[in-house]
Amino acid sequence: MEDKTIKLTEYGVNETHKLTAGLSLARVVATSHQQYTIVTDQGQFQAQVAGRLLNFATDAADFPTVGDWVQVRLPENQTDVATIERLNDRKTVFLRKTAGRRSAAQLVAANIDWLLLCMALDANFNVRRLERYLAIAAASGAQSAIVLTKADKTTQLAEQLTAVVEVSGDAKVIVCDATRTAGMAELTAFMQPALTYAFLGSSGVGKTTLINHLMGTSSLATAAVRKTDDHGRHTTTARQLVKLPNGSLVIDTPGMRELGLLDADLDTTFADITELAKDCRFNDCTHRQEPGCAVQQAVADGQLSEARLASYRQLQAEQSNNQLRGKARENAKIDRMFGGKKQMKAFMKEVRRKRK
Ligand SMILES: Nc1nc2c(ncn2[C@@H]2O[C@H](COP(=O)(O)OP(=O)(O)OP(=O)(O)O)[C@@H](O)[C@H]2O)c(=O)[nH]1
Ligand SMILES: [Zn+2]
Repeated sequence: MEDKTIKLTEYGVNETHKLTAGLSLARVVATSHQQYTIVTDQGQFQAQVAGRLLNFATDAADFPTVGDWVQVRLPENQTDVATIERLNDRKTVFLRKTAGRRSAAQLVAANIDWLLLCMALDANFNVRRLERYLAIAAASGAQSAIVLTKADKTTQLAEQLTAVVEVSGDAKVIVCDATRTAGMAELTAFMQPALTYAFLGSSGVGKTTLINHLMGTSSLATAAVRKTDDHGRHTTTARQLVKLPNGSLVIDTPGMRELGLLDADLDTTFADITELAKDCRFNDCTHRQEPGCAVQQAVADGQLSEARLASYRQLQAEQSNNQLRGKARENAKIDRMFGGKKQMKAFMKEVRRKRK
């Protein structure tokens, strides 16, 4: 396999991607029911995943998603379907738990540089939800910034900003008001060409409105966003990556009604609690009734809010629940592919022996 730098620069920063001879590099810009739209140096194509890849796919994460870099076999005619032969390594991946009680993973997008965590400054404002978003974002590998929307709807901006800064660590906080042109300046200035951004946030916080503003005069493309962004009863699974006039790439994620927690980085997001816990008498302190609990002491001293601790516990419980189920899933996958752990080990040993 030769490494080659490909100039798909408009669809991502100029990186080195793996490319096998005979195949072309492409970026997945839309998916819908295992149909893909890809962009290559030869233009845009519809694509399908090669059967060979499908045979090995057992998990949602084994399939391409929006933002993925893939290696494709291009057809002679652009109207024919291309074949996705390989899925390149992901720099970042954003998963969410599928709705409901099962802890199955749904792949939202890959290779996102920035997650823009959106929260409205109206009745939607909820610092506990922001903690959840920050914890999930921290585990994705992408950087995150906080976008506070509907600034025109609040009279308590200063207090809200104080509350946000208390939980946001060093994440950048951007305030937007889509009712005024000037209200978009901060976000516009923040977004850079060839970097990939994904807006996350509950339904109605104004994500589509922000994207429409950023699209500016490109009303055609905006219309395309709206069409797949089905606000009606039929929830569509279509996602797409759109290019803004300034060259930034934006992943639109419709249907994010609830952000289920699958993987979270609580140590980073709750660094204050992690730090306090070092002084607990017991290493495995649950910070409930244990004697010598430094976290409870901080709550008693008014140093840490009870609500933040409750939020931390809630996310921790969700995460350990999912990790247990994740292990069971991993074992099931090993069973399917090798017939069991023992067989897998024997197989790996054989592979290593052959390589020598
Ligand atoms: N007052 C005010 N209203 C806004 C602002 N931004 C968006 N809205 C309104 O809020 C409503 C929801 O906005 P959308 O952009 O559709 O929200 P969304 O986050 O894309 O929602 P989903 O697509 O369901 O996830 C619309 O009626 C917008 O006009 C703002 O800055 N100020
Ligand atoms: Zn403790």
